[in-house]
Amino acid sequence: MEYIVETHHLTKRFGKEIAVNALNLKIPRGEVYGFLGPNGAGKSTTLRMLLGLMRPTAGSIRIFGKDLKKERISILRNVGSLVESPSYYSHLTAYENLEAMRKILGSPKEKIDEVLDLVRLSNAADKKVKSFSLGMKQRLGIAMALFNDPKLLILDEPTNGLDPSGIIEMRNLIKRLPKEKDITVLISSHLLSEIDQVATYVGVISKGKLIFQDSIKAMRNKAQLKIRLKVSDANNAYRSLLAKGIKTHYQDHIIYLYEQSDEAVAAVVETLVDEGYSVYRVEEEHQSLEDIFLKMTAGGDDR
Ligand SMILES: Nc1ncnc2c1ncn2[C@@H]1O[C@H](COP(=O)(O)OP(=O)(O)OP(=O)(O)O)[C@@H](O)[C@H]1O
Repeated sequence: MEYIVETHHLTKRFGKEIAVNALNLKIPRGEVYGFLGPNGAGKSTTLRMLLGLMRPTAGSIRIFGKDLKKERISILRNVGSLVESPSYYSHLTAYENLEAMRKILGSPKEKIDEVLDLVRLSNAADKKVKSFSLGMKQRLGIAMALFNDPKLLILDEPTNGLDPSGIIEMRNLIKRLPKEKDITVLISSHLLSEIDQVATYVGVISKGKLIFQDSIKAMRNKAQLKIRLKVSDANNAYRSLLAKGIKTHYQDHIIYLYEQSDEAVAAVVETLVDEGYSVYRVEEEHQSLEDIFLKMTAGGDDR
């Protein structure tokens, strides 16, 4: 797999406090990588180090396969970001703001229409930015970050403070970028629901440590369905099933089934009834992604 970002034992200390603790991030090309963690977990500090805005205490960062310490300028030329509120002139229009930027960068004029179209602001191009909603301002910030055709876009909590329609437009924009522009996106959030909607890959950080990193699919697989049975004399019922070669899990007078097809559940119930046990309840227990995330990050900020 080709990794756009790879960190090795990336660490940041502030005095005695370890804000980022030996992080090994691997961000595959073409993914929307959701960097998820509660407030204060170390997300912003990590993003700042990736953008060369803060020096790591220890560890290394490779972006596009190159060492950030050695090839900082050539790497950052291909990275776009929105880590704080975007800076723009609010008395100018969106077009004029981008034109000012174009002059500095020496890009062709067509670029302005292209990025405005990409962030769906073409219709508002001639409106003054001071009349923009927060969502429109954020999108203008992303248009600016995209001006240079970056290969990596880093966004720190881009939907914070947006209204529902602003959130939806931002999500759609983020999802389009890898497909339409071959841009790998790194987006941080403290909300699992936000990451769940846009990310294809997830890194979970808690108290400075990376505690999960895999595809969103793998994370969903962890959120598996369980079938629970409440039966009479549960402990003996569990043993009878085991004696018949049916493997289940027994805990607190409840039997949990491993096999969950309709046929498998029916076979277990039949066996139990044949053996003289009463089946009181057959229930599905769904562990949501939220449950999993909360369990992973439980314990508060007591690093
Ligand atoms: N410049 C700094 N000086 C001292 N401590 C800092 C500094 N920046 C961050 N920290 C501490 O490092 C830890 C991680 O902060 P960071 O801002 O990276 O977390 P975060 O996950 O981005 O959270 P949030 O979503 O609240 O911004 C926190 O305990 C914070 O207080």
